[in-house]
Amino acid sequence: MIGKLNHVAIAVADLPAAVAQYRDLMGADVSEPLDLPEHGVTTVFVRLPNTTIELLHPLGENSPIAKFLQRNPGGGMHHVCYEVEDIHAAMKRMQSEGVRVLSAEPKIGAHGKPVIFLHPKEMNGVLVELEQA
Ligand SMILES: CC[C@@H](C(=O)O)C(=O)SCCNC(=O)CCNC(=O)[C@H](O)C(C)(C)COP(=O)(O)OP(=O)(O)OC[C@H]1O[C@@H](n2cnc3c(N)ncnc32)[C@H](O)[C@@H]1OP(=O)(O)O
Ligand SMILES: [Co+2]
Repeated sequence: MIGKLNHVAIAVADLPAAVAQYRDLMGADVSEPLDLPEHGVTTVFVRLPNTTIELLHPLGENSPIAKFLQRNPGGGMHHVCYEVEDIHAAMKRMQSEGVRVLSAEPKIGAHGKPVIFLHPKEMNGVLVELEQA
């Protein structure tokens, strides 16, 4: 059911420092920061030849990555995102197999496409995002 790896997300405590590291030290093509208030994050895309790295920093008071950074003050790998053809079909299938979907409906993600998140407890300890291709 899943297709390409769309992105790997890394939560960072210091976004400008992480941007400088990927752009200047690693030589990557790095986007401008994008505020996504509906997701509670500011994100920067690091464009690699075969996928994207999403640098995430908390935005606002109820950011879903705030607790993660409290537990991991130095940052860490936050989630992986796979592409699916039909987000509603994927959502139903996951729920029917007892995997918790973390929103009642898909939300529009950073790439303008519908996304859902699957609870890490049912996904081998990894938070998984599914994005409609
Ligand atoms: C940029 C936009 C968009 C895109 O299009 O790409 C994004 O990627 S937005 C990214 C941010 N959004 C989200 O993460 C939404 C989904 N996340 C959530 O709903 C919550 O963060 C969560 C995963 C349900 C965790 O909620 P929280 O309130 O933080 O619960 P706990 O802290 O109590 O954690 C419970 C349990 O889960 C473990 N955990 C939490 N986060 C992760 C993680 N990222 N990876 C692996 N495990 C995680 C946490 O350690 C707790 O475990 P126990 O202590 O063993 O119970
Ligand atoms: Co993401």
